[in-house]
Amino acid sequence: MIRFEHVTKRYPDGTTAVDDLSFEVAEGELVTLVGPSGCGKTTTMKMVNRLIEPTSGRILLDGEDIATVDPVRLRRRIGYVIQQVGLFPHKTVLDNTATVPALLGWKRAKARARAAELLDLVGLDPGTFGDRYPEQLSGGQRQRVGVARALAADPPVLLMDEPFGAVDPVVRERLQSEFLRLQAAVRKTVLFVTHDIEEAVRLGDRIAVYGEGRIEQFDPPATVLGAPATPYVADFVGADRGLKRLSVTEIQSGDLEQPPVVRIEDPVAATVERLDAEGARWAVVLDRDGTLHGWVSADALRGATVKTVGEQARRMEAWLPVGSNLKQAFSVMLQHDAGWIAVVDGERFLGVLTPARLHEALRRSIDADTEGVSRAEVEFDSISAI
Ligand SMILES: Nc1ncnc2c1ncn2[C@@H]1O[C@H](COP(=O)(O)OP(=O)(O)OP(=O)(O)O)[C@@H](O)[C@H]1O
Repeated sequence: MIRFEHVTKRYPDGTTAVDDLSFEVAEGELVTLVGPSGCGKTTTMKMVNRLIEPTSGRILLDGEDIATVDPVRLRRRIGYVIQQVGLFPHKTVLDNTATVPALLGWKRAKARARAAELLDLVGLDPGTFGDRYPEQLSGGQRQRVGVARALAADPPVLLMDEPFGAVDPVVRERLQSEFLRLQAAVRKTVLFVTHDIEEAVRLGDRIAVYGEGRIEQFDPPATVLGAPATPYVADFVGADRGLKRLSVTEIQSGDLEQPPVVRIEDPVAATVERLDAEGARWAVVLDRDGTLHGWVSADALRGATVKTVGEQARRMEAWLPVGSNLKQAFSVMLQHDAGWIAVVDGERFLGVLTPARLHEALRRSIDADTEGVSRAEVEFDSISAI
């Protein structure tokens, strides 16, 4: 969709901002450009909508060399979101959002209807916010209007230059989550500039890690964190990359432990016998329809005067759907002070994740990336196995 071919940008004062850059962004892909200040991220981005012209090399959009396309026409295909948002202070939120459709000559009613739809999409009720002026919004709300405005003419490509850089960390996280949800729905081809590696990891399908004017590594987040291509990248992603990696490593069914499973209607006496025979101290309890109900300890059953397991079982709040990431799992464990969490696939109980299994899953995924094999193929010794 977007293709850089040996692109170099040298400014008149001799600064080489971008040096022989070649990479490709697929349709519907979100690529984050991350790196320290002055490494050429913004220059890269501005060459795509021709706010800056390359010194040499070509940039293709959908196979077409953008140097041959009229810049104004080109920009209609490209939404642009910047940190300072750049909303018109004298226009209402609705009119700001309708700017590009209005420029494109849409009828006013149609442009405003589209704007209202987009405000809704970015989580701003058009009835409440549509008639306000930018100064009557919070920083986070202004950023959302910026995103809505960029999407108004439904461009296939979005360029986003530190769009969430000016808001506090809590709002920033919320905007990131909202943007991920939005992107899952609209599937634009996105170049997203940030100097924050956490943001790059969270949002990017792939990350381009910039050194000075060059890309040092161009890979999915898990690979950048697990197998940094150069010492520079390792240094940039930081010593705590194992922690960051938690958020990009999914729970897979192979990571789970299989404790004994009983049903709420099972008789207590037989269940105690079974757990004793298996040497198990507790079991997962399922409802009659097979959905997760909770858990029960063998000791509690032993002392129980009730007839069925269900009467003694405790509810299980600590659970997650399969495919959630290890950071979420760790967070749920801490939140519920739980020694393990249940993992479900829709209604179906799949197994439990313990801290030891979580650690193992993390190590497996790091080794898998380093060795270029799948996670299931990784074998290692662990202290718990000794
Ligand atoms: N108009 C210009 N003339 C000369 N040098 C420039 C010009 N614009 C940018 N540069 C230089 O080009 C290099 C890359 O700048 P660019 O803005 O692309 O970096 P960046 O990675 O986006 O940085 P930041 O994160 O600080 O925005 C820097 O050294 C910068 O000083």
